[in-house]
Amino acid sequence: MKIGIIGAGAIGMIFGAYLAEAKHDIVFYVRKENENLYIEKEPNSPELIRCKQVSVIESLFSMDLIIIAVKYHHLKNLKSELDLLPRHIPLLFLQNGLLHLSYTDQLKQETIVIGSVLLGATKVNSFTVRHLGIGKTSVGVYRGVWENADVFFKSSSNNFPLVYSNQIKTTLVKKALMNCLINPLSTITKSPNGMLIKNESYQLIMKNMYVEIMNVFNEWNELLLWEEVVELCKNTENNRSSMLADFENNRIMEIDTIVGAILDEAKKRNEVLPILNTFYLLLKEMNKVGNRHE
Ligand SMILES: NC(=O)C1=CN([C@@H]2O[C@H](COP(=O)(O)OP(=O)(O)OC[C@H]3O[C@@H](n4cnc5c(N)ncnc54)[C@H](OP(=O)(O)O)[C@@H]3O)[C@@H](O)[C@H]2O)C=CC1
Ligand SMILES: CC(C)(CO)C(=O)C(=O)O
Repeated sequence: MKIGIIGAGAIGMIFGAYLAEAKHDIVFYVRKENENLYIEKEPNSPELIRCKQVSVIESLFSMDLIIIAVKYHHLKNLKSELDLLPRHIPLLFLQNGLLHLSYTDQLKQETIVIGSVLLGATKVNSFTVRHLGIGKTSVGVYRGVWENADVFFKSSSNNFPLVYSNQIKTTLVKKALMNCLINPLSTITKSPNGMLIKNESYQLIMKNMYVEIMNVFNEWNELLLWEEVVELCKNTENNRSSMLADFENNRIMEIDTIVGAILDEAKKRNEVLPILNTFYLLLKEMNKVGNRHE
């Protein structure tokens, strides 16, 4: 398949690297081209990613699939470019959080596919991504018909597992709940994900938050087990969450689409989630510090 990837950030580059290994033709749409792009599956052993880079959106008009791997808050500026893309090209969105679902409702493309990513990845410099934790990506159709789905899923491998989800909205809410437990705490304590279960106090805070959330969203008691949260921290133990990476790189954090969206769901049930709300307020203040950029 010819696969375009908008955004050569941590997740875009991981997808590009493994999809290129699976023999797809990869074209990154970037704001600034680099000479080459690399993936480190092991620290300090960069491997070249076989791909092209372009910065004219028309170069993606002949793609079979376009993956949108930017942050949620980048999407508003990307709207005019997405509007130029042919209607028949399926778009695959990989954002954490929930608000991008309603964003896709404004797009003209016939097929919208959503992915929920459980791997860990961090950019070590502008042209190298480090894969820091293997985890599956669940992908499902949000609207339309995805003709090439079987070819895409054949790219799955042990290091880059891809699974089909026929309930992608539920999968996305589950991931947003996990991100509410991991990302704010990792950001405020400036810890890699593994520390959240190694440090007893952090683990207790995360467990209290889990109980608080489950008391409000009772139907999730069986859908999101505490053990799954612990497992995600273990699988991505050396990764710094995407929120912490944003904070440390002086970028705007994805607070509203992850934490805000879950607090809003609780509000609809006349509930407050005091611990999560406290993290939300702290993060909002942290987002104002310094000269943060998108
Ligand atoms: N990192 C992780 O471990 C995980 C991240 N996620 C989610 O994946 C999504 C992407 O996160 P992540 O990869 O970490 O983020 P990054 O900040 O590493 O990457 C975002 C990329 O988008 C690019 N971008 C923004 N706007 C445009 C544009 N208009 N045109 C072209 N490129 C653009 C940025 O380019 P530039 O370099 O020019 O700024 C940047 O390279 C987020 O929603 C995140 O929550 C999910 C699971 C794990
Ligand atoms: C999977 C996990 C928790 C990896 O750190 C993530 O989604 C993120 O960092 O945003």
